[in-house]
Amino acid sequence: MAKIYYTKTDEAPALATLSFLPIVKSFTETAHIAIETKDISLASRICAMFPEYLEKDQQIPDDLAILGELAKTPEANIIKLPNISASIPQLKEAIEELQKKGYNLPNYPDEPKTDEEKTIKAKYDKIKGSAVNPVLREGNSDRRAPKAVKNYAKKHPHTMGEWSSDSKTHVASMSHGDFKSNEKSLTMSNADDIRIELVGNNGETIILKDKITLQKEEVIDATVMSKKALVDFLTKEIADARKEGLLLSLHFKATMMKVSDPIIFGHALKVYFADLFQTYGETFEKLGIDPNDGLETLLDKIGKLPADQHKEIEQAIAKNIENGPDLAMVNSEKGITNLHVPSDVIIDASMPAMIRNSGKMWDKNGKLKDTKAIIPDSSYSDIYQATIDFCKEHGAFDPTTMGTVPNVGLMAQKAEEYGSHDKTFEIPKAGTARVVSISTGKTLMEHQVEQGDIWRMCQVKDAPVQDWVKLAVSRARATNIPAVFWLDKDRAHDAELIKKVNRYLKDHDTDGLDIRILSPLEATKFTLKRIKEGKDTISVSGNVLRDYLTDLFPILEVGTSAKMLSIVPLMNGGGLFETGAGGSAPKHVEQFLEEGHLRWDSLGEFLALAVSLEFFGEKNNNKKAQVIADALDKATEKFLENDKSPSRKVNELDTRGSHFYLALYWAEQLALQDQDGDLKATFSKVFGELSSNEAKIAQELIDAQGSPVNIGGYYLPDAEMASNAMRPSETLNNILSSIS
Ligand SMILES: NC(=O)C1=CN([C@@H]2O[C@H](COP(=O)(O)OP(=O)(O)OC[C@H]3O[C@@H](n4cnc5c(N)ncnc54)[C@H](OP(=O)(O)O)[C@@H]3O)[C@@H](O)[C@H]2O)C=CC1
Ligand SMILES: O=C(O)CCC(=O)C(=O)O
Ligand SMILES: [Mg+2]
Repeated sequence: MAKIYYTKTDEAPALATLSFLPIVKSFTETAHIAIETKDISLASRICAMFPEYLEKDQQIPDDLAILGELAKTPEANIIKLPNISASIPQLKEAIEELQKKGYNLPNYPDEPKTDEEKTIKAKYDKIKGSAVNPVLREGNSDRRAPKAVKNYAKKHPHTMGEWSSDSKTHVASMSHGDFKSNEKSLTMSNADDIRIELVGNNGETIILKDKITLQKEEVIDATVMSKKALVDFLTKEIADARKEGLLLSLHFKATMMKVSDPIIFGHALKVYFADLFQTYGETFEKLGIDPNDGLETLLDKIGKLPADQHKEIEQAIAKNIENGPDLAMVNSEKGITNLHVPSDVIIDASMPAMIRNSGKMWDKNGKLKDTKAIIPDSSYSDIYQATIDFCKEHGAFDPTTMGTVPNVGLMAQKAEEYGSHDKTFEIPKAGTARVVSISTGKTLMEHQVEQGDIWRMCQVKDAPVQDWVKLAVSRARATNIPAVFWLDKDRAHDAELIKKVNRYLKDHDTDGLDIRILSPLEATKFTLKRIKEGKDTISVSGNVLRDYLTDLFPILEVGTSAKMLSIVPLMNGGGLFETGAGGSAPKHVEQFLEEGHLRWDSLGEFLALAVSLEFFGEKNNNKKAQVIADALDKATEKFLENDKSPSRKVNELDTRGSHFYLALYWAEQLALQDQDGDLKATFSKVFGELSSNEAKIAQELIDAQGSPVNIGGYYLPDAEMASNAMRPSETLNNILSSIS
């Protein structure tokens, strides 16, 4: 039977689902739409990987693998909520919580010695970082702010920090030796198998990857970041931040770039704490401290030392921080710096948040301060510098007048950098890293490398590129707004893509459309100028810029990327509907546990559900599904008009209250419509009950706030406790369960 698959994930979105999904189910059952939940939370992904360590009743199926297969079929209809992309510290926390709950899972072996440990580590490494999205994203991405959302922002603009022309905030990137400057690229003229090897200067060859099967017309590229150039760059910039009195902030994507970026982060930590590592390097090594895991893990591990030594090192750390430039803070109250956890500052969200905040970040005293934003690789960093320059010249953007920038992103089949982690290596010794054709023995690309350099290869297949060009043209046609391919002819990889774009554009009717190819820097300038004039521009970008731009523009335009419509038309005909373009907002869980108020905005979920229902209706010829989808769209518009999004403050409407209002308006629209008599009859009654109890339900949902909440866990909350916490209105629950 056809179904809609709804994902259960982590943190704030998972909590929100506990309140929203019961509403969805009771509404959609009336139209014979089956909704099945698939659990892809971090805790469940861990358990699914280690059945042999678990009791029978703890073993669970690998729902992610099941969904991954489903995504390749025309029947797929998946609603995907944001999930945790776990850093090593998060992964370890989750394992520990599960172990405490009686799951006999193995520890994460930092330095595996036995074969068993190596297998365990390999399994955990598959769960680490961004491990869900690449499996499900069998299509390219179409993200945009719906008209109703844009209109809402115009009517109720979010706050925007003012910009001053003498702001000292800037982006610092490497000028040589980085991934951008060393990139080589080519398009395969035939299908072939290749291997990646390192020929040491001593003549010994190490096979880094024994075989990768490439398709005809696949674009591959290889590049390297020099450790020496990176360390020199970090040393210089950290000193400069101190000299200029700027905050030091680092912006990476340690989640999606799960091999390279933690290493880069580790170098930043070592350079910032150079004196500390100089003095205590050996002690740290003995304690098994990996700088790539961040300062928090380091602080934890030195706790194992005898008290006097522990104190001495803590003092040395404090002194080092005192002497260094001030660090940008993730949480000033709790003393959590930018260097604590590699996954705490994620560039797609952190740079736009900074730009929205007058180009400032928080210092240790909770004060906003100009910052040096370190983005080591220069491939994409100039888009942020250009945006900063624009704000310095023109002031902050105005949400009440600014245009919009939808994105069409190349993403399918692990495209480009975000699919590179199985081909990324920290080079063990000096030599030549090369990509070799197995059939001919010919070297396709090679780099001279030093020990510690980070070398990587990326791939993008031809079919996804063709699909991406098609999607771009169809969005340009549907909206009649200019579409810009953000590609740089002077970058090796982009030059290959430009050839393809020019070729595949000819397959479509582009008559009358404004389609251009501009370098990311030129595209930023072009787009920002238009945005300021209230004009819209489609960005058509590769995978990394898809990620960056779909936080940057939404955060400036509508305050958060949670309000985005985010569709992935799957290449084999199915649909993946992502709920917004942001993450799992751990800060929101913290607030919920402390004061019983959840401020997670589910708007992205409402939008995704409506398109999923519409898709379901079309695929299964289910007219009721279409009626329910139309009603949901209208309800969402009214929801926005009446401003029923969660407030940030306790004892005001929160996520749960916002869900109630959505249900109220949804029922109202179903009662008002005339296409389906059964639905009209059912929901006239439901609407009557919900509206006559509005004040009572709203009060019950406020009464549930104001004190700490216990949900029995973080990564694996107790199902009943969490559900009770998220469904505190008995009146609402009774009305929902009476719908049939
Ligand atoms: N698709 C996916 O699965 C994605 C997953 N992630 C993962 O999410 C985690 C957190 O990432 P992070 O970079 O902090 O990004 P988030 O998007 O989770 O959070 C950044 C900030 O954006 C605001 N925000 C985001 N979503 C909402 C929402 N629905 N309602 C209201 N405000 C919202 C919040 O700001 P405020 O403080 O103002 O409330 C939040 O603190 C990581 O594990 C990351 O890997 C990240 C991106 C996408
Ligand atoms: O998969 C992830 O870790 C994050 C995804 C993301 O940020 C995005 O797709 O915009
Ligand atoms: Mg993103």
